[in-house]
Amino acid sequence: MSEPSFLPEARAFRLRNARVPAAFLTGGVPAGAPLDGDGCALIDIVVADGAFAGLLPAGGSPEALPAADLAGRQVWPRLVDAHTHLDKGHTVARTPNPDGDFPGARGATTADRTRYWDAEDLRRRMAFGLACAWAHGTGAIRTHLDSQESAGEGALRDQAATTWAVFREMRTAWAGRIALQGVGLTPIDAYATDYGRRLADLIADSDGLIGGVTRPTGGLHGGALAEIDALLDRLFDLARERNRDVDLHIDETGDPAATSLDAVARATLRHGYEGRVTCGHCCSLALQPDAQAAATIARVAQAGIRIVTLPTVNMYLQDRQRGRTPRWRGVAPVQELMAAGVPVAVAGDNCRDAFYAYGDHDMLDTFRAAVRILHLDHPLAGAPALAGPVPGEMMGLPHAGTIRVGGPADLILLPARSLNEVVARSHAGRIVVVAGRPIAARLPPYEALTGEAAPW
Ligand SMILES: Nc1ccnc(=O)[nH]1
Repeated sequence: MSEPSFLPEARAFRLRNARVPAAFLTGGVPAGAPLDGDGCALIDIVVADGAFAGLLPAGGSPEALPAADLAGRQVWPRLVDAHTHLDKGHTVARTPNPDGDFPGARGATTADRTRYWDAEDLRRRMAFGLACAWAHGTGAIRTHLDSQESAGEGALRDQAATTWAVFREMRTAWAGRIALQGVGLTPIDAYATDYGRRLADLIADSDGLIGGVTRPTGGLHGGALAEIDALLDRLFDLARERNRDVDLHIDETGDPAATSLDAVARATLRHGYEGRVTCGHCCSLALQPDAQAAATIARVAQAGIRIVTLPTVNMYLQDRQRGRTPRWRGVAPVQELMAAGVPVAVAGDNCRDAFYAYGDHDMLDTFRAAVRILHLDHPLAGAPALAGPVPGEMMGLPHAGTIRVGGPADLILLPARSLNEVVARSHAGRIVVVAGRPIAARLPPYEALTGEAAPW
């Protein structure tokens, strides 16, 4: 990630012969630009004052401007990670998940949160995660923030206040580098209580989104349909009163009886909240009978709900039993959702915590894994949309995850010519460009988490 000698220092310059997936060119592929078999256009990019000033077919940019010739290498926008948990990150060493499954993750997280999560601990781990994301070339992140009421003397209320205060501090500190959004995460039952109303106020005061985890309606976890409808009504009322969008954790289980996605779609329509709701996970949808899943997907499309799939974490947590090889990848039926016109984004979710032991806040890595896990290939042409323009639109950020005239010249320059070469390698040698300049940042060493000196 060193400064490339070939990027001109001028106020205005050209990147010649850049190969850009058409999925990122949301203002349209420049007329006359040749497209390869994977839907990538060969173009010249004009940058002026840190923004995209022109996109032209290769060879069409003004000769007078200084230029760097990318010789047909891939140029991507900075990517968008629309579902993360920065507050939990990098806790795996001190509080491991004993079984690697979902109940183990919840138990270990509660233990870790109760024991360690003061402002300083949150600040150190969140800053580390953001520094990783920055160096890898992520331009926008939405993070869920554990906000449930804690047991004991006001402790729960204090946790949410502490966490959201650190989040607001981080959002200010990183403004101009990474756009941050926060979502409250609590069992949705909380919104029926006095605590829930105070939490909704805290979220609104922090310019965040109302969120939570719906309980599966029946099956493993019990709970009646009428009850979830009433709880969702309460949640949507609180959101509407505060003019907040909604982002929920939905049906993250292999139990096909978990059908809260359909309940959320019905609630969205009931409350006129079309276009303002995002649902993450939706794993059980993949295991329901085809006709039932199709009916739910149709209602999700009608309600203008966006779906976020978290393939690395779902594959890790779902269908896990000690001594038995998993038979299911754990993911939502993404191809069927997209075929019905539902916007689907891919995101990283957890990073080195009880819900997922691995990860590095690298959206390019998440994208590459998503291609493999979800079969987003043959052809690859549509896949980049899930990591750029779709989550950017989901976050309400008009230019994030796109290369279009007027947007900030934020790019990832990849030592790869085709989409196959992008997906095949991990690309430690990428160059991240922000506002037209390469950033010098390197990945933070793990020693930064513990305050030790790095040997090199
Ligand atoms: N997959 C997840 C569910 C709930 N909380 C998390 O942090 N992650």
